[in-house]
Formats: sequence, structure tokens, C-alpha cells
Amino acid sequence: MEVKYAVHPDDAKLYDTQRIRKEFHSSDLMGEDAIKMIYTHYDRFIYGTAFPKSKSLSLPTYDELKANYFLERRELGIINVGGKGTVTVDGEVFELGNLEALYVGKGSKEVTFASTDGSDAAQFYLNSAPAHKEYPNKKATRSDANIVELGAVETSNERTLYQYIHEDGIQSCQLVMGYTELKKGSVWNTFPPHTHERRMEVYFYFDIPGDNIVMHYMGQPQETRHVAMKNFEAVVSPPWSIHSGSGTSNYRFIWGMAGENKAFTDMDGEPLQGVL
Ligand SMILES: O=C[C@H](O)[C@@H](O)CC(=O)C(=O)O
Ligand SMILES: [Zn+2]
Repeated sequence: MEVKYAVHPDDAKLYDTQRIRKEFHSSDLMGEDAIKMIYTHYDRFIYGTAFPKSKSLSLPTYDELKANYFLERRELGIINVGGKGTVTVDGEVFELGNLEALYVGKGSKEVTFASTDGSDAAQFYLNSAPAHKEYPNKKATRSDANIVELGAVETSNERTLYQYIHEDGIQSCQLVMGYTELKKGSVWNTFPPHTHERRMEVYFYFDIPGDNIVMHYMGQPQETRHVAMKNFEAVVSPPWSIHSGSGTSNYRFIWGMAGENKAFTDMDGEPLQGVL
């Protein structure tokens, strides 16, 4: 696995574009017939993908984990951003359509990813955090998600949050996961921005149409930087950083968090006029 170490905000503000991208950003995440994983030292959160196009893929264990199998001491959240597929957990088959989610609990030994039709292959986005207790494996469709409507068309940030793994939804040790969908004509996510010192977060942008991009903003609220995001790219938000973006079109993104608590409302909102 690629390993991303944690960064002090006083150091981060000295970084140029390439260093910012090295420490916080991932491109080429979705690789055909590959599982790609990035290990971060923010709450030991792992993010990655499984893209089984012409064959099924088994979740391996990694040297970094010193574990007999990937989920020996971890839990896993999965959202399918591609065509129909299956995730098989110790023999139990879960069918996941586009934008459907699965939680896989600690102790699950064999996790296998497959596509139903290779010409419209499944593309699984994965988040994993250390876990100390087993919670049941559980699938969720879009209609199972808790829906939060935020923003307004007048401020170009009208969007819908689909919360899958969260305090009042699918239970987990510390993983919180879901996605946000921008309405047509809306381009700003997570604006006004916030920090949450008690949780780290990773954003994975997808369904960015054509050549459009999203400018993602990170950094302490008075020391912000931009990170240009293309489709299927991810950006890590340290607990001291805002995480917000504005696109040249609407788009979707998956957010995944882990840390001290799972409370969605535990956010320190940053007044717009205070951001530099
Ligand atoms: O802590 C919460 C996360 O940053 C996201 O859920 C916010 C988000 O998707 C949005 O406002 O558009
Ligand atoms: Zn957040």
C-alpha cells in the first residue's frame, strides 16, 4: 500500500502544489482488474478501490497491517460507483447496484469483488478504519439512506447528502460514510466550510462529467490551498483542515470519516468572511 503520513499544519502551509498533492491527494485510483489501497496515518484510515472488470478480485492482506486477513482488526465500507456487481463476504453474496453501499464488519475473512457485466463493470470505492467490535454486515440502497438536503440554488450549493454508515444508520465502530450529490447548476460542496478536530475525512470525487474539474479547498481556515480534482480522485482532509470544493459543473463525491466520534453535527463551522 502507498502510505501517507500525518502532517503538521505549520508544515503544510509551506508546501507547494506537488508536495500538497503527494501528501494529501490520489489520482489514478480506479485501475482495471486491480485493488488499490492507500494507508493514511490519520486515524489509520485506509481508502481505495476495487475495479473487477474481467475477473473477480479478492481483498488481500498487506504487510503494513501485520494481520492474517484485512478485516482482522478493521471494518470496511463500500459504495459502488459503477455498474452492477457483487461483494461476497465469507460466502454470503451481496448485490450492489450503482450508488448502493455495504458495511463489512470486523472478523470477516474473505471479501471478493465481481462485476455482473464486464462491459458495465462495478467500481467499488472502499473505506476502512480500525475496529474493536463486530457489527453485522449490512447492505443499503439509496432509499435506505438518511437524506439531508443542504444549500440553495441562489448560492449554487444545493445538494443532497445520502448517509449510509452513520450514528442513526448502519452501525460501525468508527467509520462514517455516504455521498453527496450536487443539483444541476450547483457547484459548491460543504460551503460554508467546517473543520472537525475529532475526525479526519477523505473525499472521493466521481461523476464529474467530461473535462470538468472540481477545485477542492483545504488547509486551516485562515491558510487555505486549492487541490485540482478530476474524476475518481481522492483528497485527504486532516482534522485541522477545511474540506470544500467548487466545480465547473455539478458532480458527486463520497465522504468517509473516522476518529473520536461519529456525530455529523460535531463540526466547527467557519464563517465565510473569516476564510483566507
Ligand atoms: O463532515 C461532513 C462532511 O464534510 C460532508 O458530509 C459534508 C458534505 O458532504 C456537504 O456539506 O456537502
Ligand atoms: Zn467534514
